[in-house]
Amino acid sequence: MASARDIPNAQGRAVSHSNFGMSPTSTPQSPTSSFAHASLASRTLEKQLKPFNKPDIKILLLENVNQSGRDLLTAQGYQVEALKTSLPEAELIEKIRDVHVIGIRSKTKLTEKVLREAKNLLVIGCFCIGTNQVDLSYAAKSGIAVFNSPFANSRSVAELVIAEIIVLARQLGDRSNEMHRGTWNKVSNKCWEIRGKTLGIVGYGHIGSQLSVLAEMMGMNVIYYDVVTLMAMGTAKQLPTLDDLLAEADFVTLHVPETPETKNMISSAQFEKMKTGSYLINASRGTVVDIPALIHAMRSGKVAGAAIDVFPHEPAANGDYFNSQLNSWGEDLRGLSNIILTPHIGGSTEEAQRAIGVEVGEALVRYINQGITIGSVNLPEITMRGLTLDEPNHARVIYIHRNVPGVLRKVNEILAEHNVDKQISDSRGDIAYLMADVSNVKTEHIKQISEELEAQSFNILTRVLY
Ligand SMILES: NC(=O)c1ccc[n+]([C@@H]2O[C@H](COP(=O)([O-])OP(=O)(O)OC[C@H]3O[C@@H](n4cnc5c(N)ncnc54)[C@H](O)[C@@H]3O)[C@@H](O)[C@H]2O)c1
Ligand SMILES: O=C(O)[C@H](O)COP(=O)(O)O
Repeated sequence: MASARDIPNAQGRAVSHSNFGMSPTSTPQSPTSSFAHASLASRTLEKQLKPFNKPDIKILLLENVNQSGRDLLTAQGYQVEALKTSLPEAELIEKIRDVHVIGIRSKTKLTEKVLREAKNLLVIGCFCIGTNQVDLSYAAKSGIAVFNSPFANSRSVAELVIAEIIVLARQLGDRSNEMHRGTWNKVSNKCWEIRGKTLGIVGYGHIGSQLSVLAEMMGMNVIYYDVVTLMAMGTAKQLPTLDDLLAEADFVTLHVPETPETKNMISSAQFEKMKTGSYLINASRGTVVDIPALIHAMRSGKVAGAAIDVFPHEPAANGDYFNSQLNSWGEDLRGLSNIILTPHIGGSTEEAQRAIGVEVGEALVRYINQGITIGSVNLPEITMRGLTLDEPNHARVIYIHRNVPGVLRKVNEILAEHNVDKQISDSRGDIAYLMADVSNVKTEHIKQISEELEAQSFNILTRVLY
């Protein structure tokens, strides 16, 4: 018998969350059977709809989410716990069981294994661009919305890359280290201006295209490769293949997401195709570059310098030991000449973090308080003009369900006794999201509506705000 989870909604009443058909003692089910869980859910006999109380909403923020985001959520009256680091998996599982909202950055891995334990979770806020650290599909099938900040730190990354291009071209890291060690080493050999050099941008999205503009302003020629045909900024030129770009670029910079296709996108074969004496910059994801192959390419002189901001394995907290991936000869990136290693700081500026805190914080508030999914990366994007919950006998029904025939007919049958003021519905793949504002409903009706919706085989998550 599945026990219901009572989740307070933003307007003062109750939200019930199906537990995917799992009793507290049932064993986890396979990833492919998520819909089977949903169809077994909705037994909510223990559910109690209760007046909403914002302080009942529990939020866990990890990885030092900016104060702007923390303030915004605290001001709503939610319970906010903010930690500076990510958590080891076991601790994360322990903590996530209890919360309605989790805020993370790029390090916290919200896998199916972790999300399966998140019985009360309504929504995940990624206070960053990347969402590869979250199992988006499992989250959607579990009725958990995910939000991110798609471009608030793009400029910061683009500026970092511009700085790195010059630092690499002039070997500034090495000169500075030498001076710190007391060595005066004035050289011009293999130190270059960047004017007239070719920058090859792999992934011409928010970051890549901004970088394109900045690089041209400094006199560079820009070429780019992307899986999508994209409008060129300025006089940049899109090339048909990655190999074409590698053969032409003096600097190769990576701005693709982490996907199965981009894993080890730059490996031995790609280094072979690069110009001798060219440079590599990676501020995308650590998995995009094959680190042992990079070490080899740098030792052989094929690559004259590299700037690496992201790594396949990154420490959890400041002060933790950093050990870049060893190659088969027991070497690592540390200690190579003309290599800049930075601790994933591409988006780490005051401006970017403040903006991200506000953007994701506001998206979370809209979702918790009103069910609005605009900006969600895994659910259909739905909005509906303001709730009228201050008026008596009004409710907003939010129904996340499997995208199968017959749902609307059934939902409207359930709502038929009441006045549906507004209704909207949309789908994204297997998942659909329906929102309806209903008037002429009393508390006992709401309980009944909620239970009937949850009892449907296509139910994933039912929330009724009243
Ligand atoms: N170092 C940092 O701190 C930092 C900060 C922000 C973002 N990032 C990383 O940078 C990535 C890019 O950010 P963005 O905002 O520019 O993303 P974006 O989605 O705007 O652009 C990514 C581009 O890559 C292209 N692409 C996807 N797969 C590709 C492939 N296999 N080959 C070629 N092109 C491909 C897409 O078509 C898109 O144009 C993010 O996904 C994130 O992982 C890192
Ligand atoms: O995805 C991102 O926005 C970047 O990788 C930055 O991640 P961070 O917020 O963990 O620094």
